[in-house]
Amino acid sequence: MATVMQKIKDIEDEMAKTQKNKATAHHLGLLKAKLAKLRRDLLAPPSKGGGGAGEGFDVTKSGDARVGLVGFPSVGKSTLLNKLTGTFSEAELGDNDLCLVLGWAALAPSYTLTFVWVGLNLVGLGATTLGLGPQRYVASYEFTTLTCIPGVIVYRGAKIQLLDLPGIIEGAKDGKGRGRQVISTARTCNCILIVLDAIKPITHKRLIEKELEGFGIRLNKEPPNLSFRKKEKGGINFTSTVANTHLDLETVKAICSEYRIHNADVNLRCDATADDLIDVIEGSRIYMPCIYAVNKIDQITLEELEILDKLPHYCPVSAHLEWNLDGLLDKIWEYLALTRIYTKPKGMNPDYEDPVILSSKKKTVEDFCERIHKDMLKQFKFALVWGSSVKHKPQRVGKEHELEDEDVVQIIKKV
Ligand SMILES: Nc1nc2c(ncn2[C@@H]2O[C@H](COP(=O)(O)OP(=O)(O)OP(=O)(O)O)[C@@H](O)[C@H]2O)c(=O)[nH]1
Ligand SMILES: [K+]
Ligand SMILES: [Mg+2]
Repeated sequence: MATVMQKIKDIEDEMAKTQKNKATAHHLGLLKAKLAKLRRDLLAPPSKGGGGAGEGFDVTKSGDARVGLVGFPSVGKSTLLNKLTGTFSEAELGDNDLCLVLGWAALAPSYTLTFVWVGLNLVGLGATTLGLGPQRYVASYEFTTLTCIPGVIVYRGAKIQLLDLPGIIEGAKDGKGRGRQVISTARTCNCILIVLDAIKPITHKRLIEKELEGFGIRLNKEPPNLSFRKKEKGGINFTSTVANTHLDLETVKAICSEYRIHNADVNLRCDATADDLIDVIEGSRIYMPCIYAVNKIDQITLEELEILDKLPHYCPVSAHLEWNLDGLLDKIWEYLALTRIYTKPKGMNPDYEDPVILSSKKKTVEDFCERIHKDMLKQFKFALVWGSSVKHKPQRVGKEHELEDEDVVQIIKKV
């Protein structure tokens, strides 16, 4: 019987062979739906056995937000993380890495091979020092980071956890190697930093995006504005309130039939694609901001740098020479879109030192109260707010009120 990976490959091959036009649209839609289902199978934990696969690294979530560094081996993720956090740890192959290698071998016996391989490189490194095998030295940079390494930075009063994820391997979404684990952890982040090497071809970018997309992560994208409602009878009813250039009734029907859905109302409020519809039917998609940190810009020309600098979501840096690290941090801050709320105890000045950090999606007065104390809501009467979310200074608001960055809040309790 063909494995899931083989089935995925077969469908991808068929899609590549199929000409894109109106006549094939519904067939391509069907193939895309089949692909989405197979990928879901891959992500699901195995029915028996340890249950480790499909789960992320067990790193305690701490701080107000989590940023994951993803990228091919040796692009400089560890160097970047270390420079950002300012905590020194050996980014190149050294004693620390040996500990990691041992740790990994102990945790996952199936990776003993990796251990032996890296071990060989260690020997090779010795040989290099003796001038015996220069190519080994280059290889020793690969897969240096073998487990997920966290670091924390404090920026504008918010604690931001940075995760150095091990080098992503092409084909991770098809269940290959540690890449799966990398991507499962990536799903728990609030922002992804795709680290690219300025001298490597830009195809790396496409490959990583494909990996992340295959695991249901959508980068710099809003959830598609369309409604999908299953019903008891009446067939598939397809309407659109905007001009739609991608989907037609036949394609919508083909996709639905793949999910054994024969009765549903589908209404588009955006020019949605077949992929958008599949995302909504599948659910469990994660929409995440993403920054492309192009590292090693010390290796390229000024002309090349100017081109990179203009691309959307790009942030050129040199981790090694510490160029534009503050620019990157600013961009991370912008993309996390955190909301800082200063508390004001009655009759006292606001505490500007220690803001309560809310996310951009959960920032009502109620969310704020829940963060202060679990019983706060029970005692809540109203809140006084100063800042950009209100017209008056202060303004009396209820618990549904949405706060904005740098608002000052005083909670008035029931007596
Ligand atoms: N020229 C240059 N080299 C850099 C820069 N940043 C990192 N490097 C070098 O690139 C190599 C790999 O860096 P790492 O930080 O280990 O790369 P990584 O992405 O963590 O690699 P893996 O852990 O294998 O995934 C090291 O030799 C670094 O010194 C940079 O900004 N410029
Ligand atoms: K490395
Ligand atoms: Mg590393």
